[in-house]
Amino acid sequence: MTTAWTPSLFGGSETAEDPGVDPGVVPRRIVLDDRSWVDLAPAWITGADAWFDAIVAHAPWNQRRRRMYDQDVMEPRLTCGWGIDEAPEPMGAVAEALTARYGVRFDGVGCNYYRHGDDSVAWHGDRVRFTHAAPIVAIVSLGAPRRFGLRPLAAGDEGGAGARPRGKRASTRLTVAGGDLLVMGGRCQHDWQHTVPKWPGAGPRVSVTFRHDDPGPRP
Ligand SMILES: O=C(O)CCC(=O)C(=O)O
Ligand SMILES: [Fe+2]
Repeated sequence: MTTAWTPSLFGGSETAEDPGVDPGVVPRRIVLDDRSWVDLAPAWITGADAWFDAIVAHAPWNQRRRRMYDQDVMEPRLTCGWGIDEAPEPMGAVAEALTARYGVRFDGVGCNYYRHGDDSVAWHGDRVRFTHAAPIVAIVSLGAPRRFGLRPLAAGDEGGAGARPRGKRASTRLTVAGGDLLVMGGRCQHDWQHTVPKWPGAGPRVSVTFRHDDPGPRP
């Protein structure tokens, strides 16, 4: 957390273009299998471009590194995150709108900055699967469109790096654009994996991901 970015994105000079949620946009559910689903709400965020510009300019981006095959490699994207109470607006307001729909308190925000088409995130299930049987992961896209892939895992495997896909035919490829909301629910983090693949020529994109610690109602 840096002190350069106050909780108000625009330093108090809010205008009619302040980013927020369009309450008239209702997510459409894509049923992946009998336990997993994805909700999509195109243009759920109003003022998405202003939010994108502010977040790119002011968020405290980190370059994370990780060990892979005994080598120290840089993640092909920048990241940052907050607890919901420290997150700059409109993240608190967006989290509240998500809580109203999904019934869990979103208490953590993590952002990914894909600077160009060579940035990506590999196939994975989110770590929230270790603590939740049916976590809700909500992702707001800002900036340029990118592909978002989902693939089912072989029966008995769970989201981690060594998990085997259930077969190519069953995979789903979506496109997410600036202002869109994508929500993964049910067993998506356990039985499925997701990715944002490289896309040559793509413009910069930020994803704002909302996660919850609170297990919420039992499925
Ligand atoms: O950028 C995205 O849409 C996906 C990000 C993601 O999968 C993650 O942060 O775990
Ligand atoms: Fe993820």
